[in-house]
Amino acid sequence: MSIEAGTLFVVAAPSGAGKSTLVNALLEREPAISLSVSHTTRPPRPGEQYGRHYYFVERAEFEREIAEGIFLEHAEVHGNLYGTSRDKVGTLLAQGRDVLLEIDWQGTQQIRASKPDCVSVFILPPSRVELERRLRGRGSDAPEVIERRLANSRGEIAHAHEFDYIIVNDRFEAALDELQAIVRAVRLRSSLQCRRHEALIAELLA
Ligand SMILES: Nc1ncnc2c1ncn2[C@@H]1O[C@H](COP(=O)(O)OP(=O)(O)OP(=O)(O)O)[C@@H](O)[C@H]1O
Ligand SMILES: Nc1nc2c(ncn2[C@@H]2O[C@H](COP(=O)(O)O)[C@@H](O)[C@H]2O)c(=O)[nH]1
Repeated sequence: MSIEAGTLFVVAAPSGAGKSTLVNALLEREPAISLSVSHTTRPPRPGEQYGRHYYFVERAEFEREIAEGIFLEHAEVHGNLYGTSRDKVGTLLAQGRDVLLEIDWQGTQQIRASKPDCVSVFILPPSRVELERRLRGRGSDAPEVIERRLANSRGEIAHAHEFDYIIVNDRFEAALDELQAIVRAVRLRSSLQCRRHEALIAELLA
């Protein structure tokens, strides 16, 4: 590991809880964080761009990439395959950049196994009624896709306690403040910061 290694943040949530909206707002406040762009076999939604929202690939290509070992983690979620490129994340962390992954609980378990220093956050909706309202209100998915995601949400929420932090995304600005507070607190105890403090303490004690 590089001496200047950055922090790996992982954010997960049931579909529709507001994870992407929160993460995008966080990146505006904290532009030094790099968002990892995942690979997926899900078809693009209207307006989604290759390389910006996802690397959209066919299932056969994704399976070839799994066999080649290019993924740091990968999982099947709501009937589609999703994965995080090992090289891109590794290079950014080694350069001292903080990296954020927006992935599901299965991927988070894999990341935790290989990178135990990662900081994981689970976003909860304030209620099931509100989760459904957000999923339908987003207008991005077919009714049967929404039904499937709502049904899967129970199994996803059952893993919330495995995460370092849980945020309830009820009032958006309050949830965003909490997410930013986590990032800032983690940075204050980063290895780089600790070395600076050690140097100052040594100087003050000399
Ligand atoms: N606190 C909030 N209050 C009301 N609406 C919200 C709030 N947070 C997000 N939303 C809205 O809820 C919808 C779903 O949000 P978003 O797309 O960010 O969910 P997601 O968790 O990333 O879902 P997916 O996993 O499917 O990508 C969006 O229309 C978003 O504007
Ligand atoms: N394990 C992974 N899960 C991922 C990754 N990228 C996204 N996701 C999760 O999939 C669902 C659905 O996303 P959507 O864009 O189709 O709405 C959501 O929970 C994402 O967090 C990944 O690389 N690995």
